[in-house]
Amino acid sequence: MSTTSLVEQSKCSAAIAAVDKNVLPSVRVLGIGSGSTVVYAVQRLVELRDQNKLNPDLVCVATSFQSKQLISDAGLRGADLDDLPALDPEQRSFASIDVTIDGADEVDSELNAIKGGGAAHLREKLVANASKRLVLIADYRKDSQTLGEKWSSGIPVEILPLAWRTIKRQIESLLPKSYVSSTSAVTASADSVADAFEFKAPRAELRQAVRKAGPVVTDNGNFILDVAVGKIYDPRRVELLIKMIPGVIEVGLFSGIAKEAWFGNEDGTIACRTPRSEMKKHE
Ligand SMILES: O=C[C@H](O)[C@H](O)[C@H](O)COP(=O)(O)O
Repeated sequence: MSTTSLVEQSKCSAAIAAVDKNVLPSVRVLGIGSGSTVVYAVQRLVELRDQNKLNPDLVCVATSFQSKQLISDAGLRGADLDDLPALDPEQRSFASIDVTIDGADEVDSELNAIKGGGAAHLREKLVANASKRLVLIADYRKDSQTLGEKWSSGIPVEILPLAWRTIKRQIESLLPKSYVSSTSAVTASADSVADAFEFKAPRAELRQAVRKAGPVVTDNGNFILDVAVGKIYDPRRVELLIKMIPGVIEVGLFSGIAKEAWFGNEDGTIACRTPRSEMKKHE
């Protein structure tokens, strides 16, 4: 089998397994992620719907323009996040979505993830945050111990276009000493900032569009900086450090959110991981 079809096969088997395990008839509100792996998840939903195995009242919440198109092309019913009531208001929970199935660019051993390779991470994070369960699906190339080991394009960061050069400079000045002395609001010590990621100096590149002159413009009208920091030893701290910079809208680091990740392995098996479990193999 060629590498491309092996990768596609592994995306497909991870997506099918995750949908079968998580989208039970009790699920009434489902978040649909973005990217190429999610396409297989939606195909599986269509098969289950045609076999009457889905909740007849199921509604799907999109995370991007692409995801909205997938939902409507599949004939599934769409809903806007902000129109949904909380599922358990008596529990003081604000979650309005039962489960969200989404792809990832890289997932570490604790299920922290890099997302936004397709520039969709802002809405993906809104939907994931409003979900009782976030389930990630990915091929074997995305499975790593430490973020940054495999995904070398950097952390996608959605930013306000009018200040992109200033934000780029500030991200690139996340050198331990200069950061601490110039940003009084951040109390992290020089050592703790240095320990959060590998590089001494991050590099931020404005993402350029393909087949359109100029930068990528997101579904929300913003730009993307891809921030290379090397290995990410403390995803939560890196997420907060970047998010605190004025003009940063959302960081493509999902730390401590996902409840389960499914990977299609190179040998055709499927593996499921939860934050505190060893990988389980499924034939
Ligand atoms: O912005 C895009 C999303 O975060 C995707 O879920 C992520 O890039 C993974 O995409 P794919 O399934 O195409 O590898």
